Amino acid sequence: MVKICCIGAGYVGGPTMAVIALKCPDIEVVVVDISEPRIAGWNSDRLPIYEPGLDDVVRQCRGRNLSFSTEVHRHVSDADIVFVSVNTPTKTCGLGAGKAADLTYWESAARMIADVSVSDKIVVEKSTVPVKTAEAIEKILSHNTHRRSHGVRYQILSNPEFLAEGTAVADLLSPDRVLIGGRTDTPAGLAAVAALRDVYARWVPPDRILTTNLWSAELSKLAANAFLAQRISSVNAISALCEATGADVAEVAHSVGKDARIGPRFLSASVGFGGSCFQKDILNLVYICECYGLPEVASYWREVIRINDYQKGRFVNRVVASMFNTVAGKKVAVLGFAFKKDTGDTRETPAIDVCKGLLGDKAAVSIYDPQVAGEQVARDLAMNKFDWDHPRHLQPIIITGTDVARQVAVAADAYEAAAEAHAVCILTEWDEFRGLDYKRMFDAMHKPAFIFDGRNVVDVAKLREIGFVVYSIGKPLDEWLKDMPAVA
Ligand SMILES: NC(=O)c1ccc[n+]([C@@H]2O[C@H](COP(=O)([O-])OP(=O)(O)OC[C@H]3O[C@@H](n4cnc5c(N)ncnc54)[C@H](O)[C@@H]3O)[C@@H](O)[C@H]2O)c1
Ligand SMILES: O=c1ccn([C@@H]2O[C@H](COP(=O)(O)OP(=O)(O)O[C@H]3O[C@H](CO)[C@@H](O)[C@H](O)[C@H]3O)[C@@H](O)[C@H]2O)c(=O)[nH]1
Repeated sequence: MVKICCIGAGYVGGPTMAVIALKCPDIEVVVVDISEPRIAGWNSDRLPIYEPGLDDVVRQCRGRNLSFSTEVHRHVSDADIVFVSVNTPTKTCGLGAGKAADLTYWESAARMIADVSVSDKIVVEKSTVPVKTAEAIEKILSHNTHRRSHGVRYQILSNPEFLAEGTAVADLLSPDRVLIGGRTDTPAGLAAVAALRDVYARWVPPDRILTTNLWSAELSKLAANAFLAQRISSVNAISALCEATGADVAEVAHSVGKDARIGPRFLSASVGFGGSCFQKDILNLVYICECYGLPEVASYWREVIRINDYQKGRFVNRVVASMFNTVAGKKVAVLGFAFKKDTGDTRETPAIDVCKGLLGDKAAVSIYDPQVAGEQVARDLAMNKFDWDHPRHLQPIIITGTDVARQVAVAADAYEAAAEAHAVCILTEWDEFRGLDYKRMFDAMHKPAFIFDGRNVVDVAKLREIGFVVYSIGKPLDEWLKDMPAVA
């Protein structure tokens, strides 16, 4: 029986391995992690991450051919194929700070594999890593001097993950493509690629399994995320121009996307993209370009992040400027804190920057999100940039009782958040926000009552009829807002 071990039981390791176990009942899959609470969560009825359909997949396989464990060494030693899906944060100090990937966790996993292995292994890069990481990993593994591991041979493969959160299970069951990079110029490399391809071939059609050299696979992951994020920054840049001209960004995006060469997806204007990947991966790409002496290419991609920051700042400025240039002491309801719908994940969510902007202007913020707990909101608002991307037990402890903690409340539902508020900001496109009783909210709010829709989920005309002053990203401006000072 082939044995697979995955190091890292996170948003990628957990769902990916659960689907492999589901589709390959003859393969034993163990997911290991240094975090005891995370593993306990995977072994409980309340999984540590929220993903539609995931409970069901885990329930079918756990105890059959899928298990979760903190016995990292034993399971790595036993495995034929070792996936590495650990954190790859952005460096916060030293060389490349603020851009380069911090490979501390990757390196320690690689050293551990070298220390405990007594049989040949295929080591699979699942984490998103800089181009040429496989070369560094090969060096670590082949320079291992542990006597016990003498003669063990390794093949490194790059098998980046393209799942999106909120649709992880569906994406894994029916991926656009599976990418496997390896040493395709050597028989051992080709055999390793074939072994991994055989795993995916149980459910992925052959024409969707792509094999490339290692560096193409590593770079394709960064490039794919950069392209996706670039589309959002492009439509967000146009949204600012729409507001200035009276065009409607939804109509523009629809017309643009009808061109088959452009396509309709990933053209929804928003308060900005978030999530654990886009910003981090683009910064990583920027750093690699700089290292290879390509400053023009680096600045081209950096602009995608600049527009994203501009979009978040522009939103906060709209809120404050519309409300007589001050939100001090005013209750502002924030609906949605996750970085997108159908996930409880808040990593790099635009809501953090928007809330920090409002808090900076001394608003009293009341947050409601169907999947994000108050404790997570407090952690996020207290954490420094990039600190979120470390294993939870290594993240800085929050200090409670600060000014920020006093200015923020977490509500049980949208109506509680909006009661006595001056404004409502919609920051995540949860389906339930489309069907809220906005008249009920309006009646319980101070007047003039404002709605700032950062996800274009509300029916602007209907809300204006109720009496709201409405701002919706990239939509023709409310009469009220037209007189407000320009926002940048
Ligand atoms: N989240 C996504 O949607 C997504 C998609 C594609 C790729 N990625 C990439 O996949 C990687 C993992 O992302 P994630 O979102 O799953 O992160 P995560 O933080 O949810 O999970 C990483 C896990 O690795 C564990 N870990 C760290 N070092 C370890 C070690 N030495 N031994 C054992 N366990 C260790 C941590 O405790 C944590 O549970 C990152 O490189 C990320 O960029 C993420
Ligand atoms: O038209 C759009 C589409 C998305 N977003 C926002 O962009 C962010 C990212 O969304 P999405 O890409 O759907 O989710 P992620 O889970 O971050 O997935 C991205 O990042 C993953 C990690 O690398 C990749 O595996 C996926 O392929 C890639 O889509 C979210 O804040 C979305 O709200 C928009 O603002 N407008």
